[in-house]
Amino acid sequence: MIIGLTGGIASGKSTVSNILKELGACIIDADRIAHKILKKGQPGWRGVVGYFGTDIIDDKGEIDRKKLGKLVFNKPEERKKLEKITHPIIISQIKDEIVSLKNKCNLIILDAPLLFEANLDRLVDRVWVVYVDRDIQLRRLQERDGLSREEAILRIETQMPLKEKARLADIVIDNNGSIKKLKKQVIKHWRELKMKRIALIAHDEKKDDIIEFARKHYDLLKKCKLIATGTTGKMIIDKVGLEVERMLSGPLGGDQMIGSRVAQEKLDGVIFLRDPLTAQPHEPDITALLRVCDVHNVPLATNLATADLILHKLLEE
Ligand SMILES: O=C(CO)COP(=O)(O)O
Repeated sequence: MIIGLTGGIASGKSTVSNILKELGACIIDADRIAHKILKKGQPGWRGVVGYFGTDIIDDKGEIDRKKLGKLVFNKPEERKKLEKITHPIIISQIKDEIVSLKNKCNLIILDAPLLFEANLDRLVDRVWVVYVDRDIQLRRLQERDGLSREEAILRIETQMPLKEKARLADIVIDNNGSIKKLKKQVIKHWRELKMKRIALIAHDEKKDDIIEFARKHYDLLKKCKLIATGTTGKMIIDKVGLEVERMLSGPLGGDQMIGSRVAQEKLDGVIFLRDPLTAQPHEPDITALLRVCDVHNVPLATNLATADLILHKLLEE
């Protein structure tokens, strides 16, 4: 899974990225790549010097970022031109890093200030936005970069509004409080991300079996994020005491709701104790759920023996 991590200027994205690094996350830093491609001899260097001219290079042949900054600051057309040259190169290098990291990391964080602006959100499965209220952002930016209020406002206003980014996020990390509060949220989201997400479903004739299964594997299931169709979920909560997110009951669309999670690749496994001897009114929904698991290569158990195997294998990883 790839998480896109973004925020606004001085919203605390780098702090979150560092916390994630300490937690052992594999991180791709888009800023580092953006700097690297502008080094002398790199493809970005050639494109940028080709367009903006040799006046922007210093005596060592490197691009003087301050000079380049002045040429594009407050000049939307020139900024667009710069982005048109650099973004495709940055995106292609990010894709290369994703490919090489995918072998060793289950979870990859793409740390990118311009995740939305550069359409990098297309490369990720989820988006985390580090959010602060505007007055706090302003104060922190002024303090951090020694800017006047007006200068800080100008910088903030060149970016996509942070509120808009938060609206598009799957997870919003609130950085209006202390660093301790920030760390607590990041650790919580990181732990949740590492939890296996499993759906539990059982037809009426199999309800006793699923309860028995949940009791037997209580300790393992407690480490997972569970979802279930309505009645199955209620029984697991009441009789076993596990935390379960309940969908609608199967005949009312619950199987389809779980199928939608599978299609969005938000589930690691489906345990569906089907009753093969009784006709169900919502047979098309059941078939659709089984099919979508195959489409997305999601482990699916339809009997107790396979359920045991899948659960142990998933938690072994
Ligand atoms: O019908 C089901 C699956 O097809 C299960 O639904 P309930 O858990 O609501 O009984």
